[in-house]
Amino acid sequence: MQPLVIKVGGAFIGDKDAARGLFAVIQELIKTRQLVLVHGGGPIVEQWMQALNLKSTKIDGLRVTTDVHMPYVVGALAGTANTQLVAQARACGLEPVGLSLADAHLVRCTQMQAKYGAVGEVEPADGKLLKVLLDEGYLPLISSIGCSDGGQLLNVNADQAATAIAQLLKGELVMLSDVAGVLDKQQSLLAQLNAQQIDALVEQKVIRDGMLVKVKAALSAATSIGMPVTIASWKQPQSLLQMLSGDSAGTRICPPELQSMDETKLNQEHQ
Ligand SMILES: Nc1ncnc2c1ncn2[C@@H]1O[C@H](COP(=O)(O)OP(=O)(O)O)[C@@H](O)[C@H]1O
Ligand SMILES: CC(=O)N[C@@H](CCC(=O)OP(=O)(O)O)C(=O)O
Repeated sequence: MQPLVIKVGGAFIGDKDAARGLFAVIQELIKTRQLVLVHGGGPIVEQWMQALNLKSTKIDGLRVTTDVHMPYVVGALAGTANTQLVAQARACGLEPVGLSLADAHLVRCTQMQAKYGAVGEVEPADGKLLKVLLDEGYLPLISSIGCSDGGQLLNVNADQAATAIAQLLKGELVMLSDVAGVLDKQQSLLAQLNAQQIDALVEQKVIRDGMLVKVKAALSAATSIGMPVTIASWKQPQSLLQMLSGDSAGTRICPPELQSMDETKLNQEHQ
């Protein structure tokens, strides 16, 4: 079975109960499946910025990261968030290994347009280290700090980081956020979306901010791996088990070849 890549973000980092709930589910899953966790931590970065009296802005859901901000972003994500998750996973009996995108040339990271500052985009590169760790039963926990071939540290959006890691492992990707999935104009959960539906919702500004980046990253992963990507909530970690045993949960972002799936059936399952 292909490895499972789970991405967690937002307020999950720092919420001890949420971490305990998810790691308990991961303990079950890891008995039969190799698993990698990629994490964000936007709210921790925000907290650090406020404490330091620094102003942080976003363009299209991506944090503009100046040279002054970068050391704190690295400290918050690759330092505090990553190590906190390692500690919580250990306390739940797992064997975590904390990594960043900069380790072992997992990804190729290049700086995006100058208007974003030290922000990187990534593509999969070398999966050797992850394979070694997974074969030995470790749980890799990866933060979204990368570095360019020239050695410059870059801040990568964690949804894009998770996409590159899923592509690297040809793994199944599940993105867990603080919402049940992608919501429509009436705030109802959408069970399944294809590229055309996503374009329409983006055009209507129903999908925006962080969800815009997430849905685009999910579609890119679904398209290149050839399998749906699920966006769901980390607040109900048990739904992960249901989802992986075939029940529907959250929003499935479908690759082009699966766009003809019976959407009516899926939508009915959600009612
Ligand atoms: N159509 C939408 N459906 C759900 N959430 C949306 C939508 N459009 C924008 N959002 C916002 O996107 C957020 C999720 O993105 P983000 O904060 O980046 O999540 P994470 O930190 O988990 O990666 C939601 O909490 C919500 O505020
Ligand atoms: C470039 C960029 O936007 N980087 C993100 C990285 C963390 C992240 O993506 O965290 P969430 O998953 O919690 O949103 C940031 O600085 O917030």
